[in-house]
Amino acid sequence: MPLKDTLPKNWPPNLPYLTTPSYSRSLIPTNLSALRTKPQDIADIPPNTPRGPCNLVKITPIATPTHPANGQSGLFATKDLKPGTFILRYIGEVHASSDLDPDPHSESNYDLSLEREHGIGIDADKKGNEARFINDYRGVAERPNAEFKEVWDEKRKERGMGVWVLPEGKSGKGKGIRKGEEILVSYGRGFWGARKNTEGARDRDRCR
Ligand SMILES: C[S@@+](CC[C@H](N)C(=O)[O-])C[C@H]1O[C@@H](n2cnc3c(N)ncnc32)[C@H](O)[C@@H]1O
Repeated sequence: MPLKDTLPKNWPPNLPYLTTPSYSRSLIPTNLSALRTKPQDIADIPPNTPRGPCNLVKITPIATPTHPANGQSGLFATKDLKPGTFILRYIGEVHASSDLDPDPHSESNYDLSLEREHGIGIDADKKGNEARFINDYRGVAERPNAEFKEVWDEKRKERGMGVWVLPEGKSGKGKGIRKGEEILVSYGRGFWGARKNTEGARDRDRCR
């Protein structure tokens, strides 16, 4: 784990900060080979991208009562960012789908799908980097200003997930991100649908 002064500001004290992904033991050789094979048409991480804290963003506690994640944190831009800019990688534990019951990642609010065919995901619940603090745009802004899009790490020869400023022309809306603005993606309806179902089931259980 990096020394304290190489951690991003506001990083939670007891959460391991990762500069490269950690690989779960659940990954079998076919998963590893899928992770180490570059798919066509995915962008490389820009070669000058530093490992460790990203100077384009800052983790910021949210203390705005009208913000739906009030009391939690969000990720904010420290500079103006042009449409299509690579911001940082989403780093966490890379894992395969699990036969365990319960699935150790099914309840995580930080688990992102990386590769569907083998069920590979990246879970930043228990360790990760600044990207784990990116909130969903719903209830915060009219639309997202960033997106998760796969990237290839040429140095490590591995697939990963990147956070990119929405490009110009994507839904005609990519205008870039201004300094001080919150970085917001769309988690997708599936994320919120799954939580609605879980909460609904919990409410039903409570009523029994
Ligand atoms: C990946 S985390 C985002 C970072 C989180 N705010 C934190 O401080 O750790 C996802 C969680 O953030 C919260 N969240 C993110 N976007 C939200 C939104 N638009 N409305 C309500 N809650 C949101 C929810 O609790 C969600 O489960």
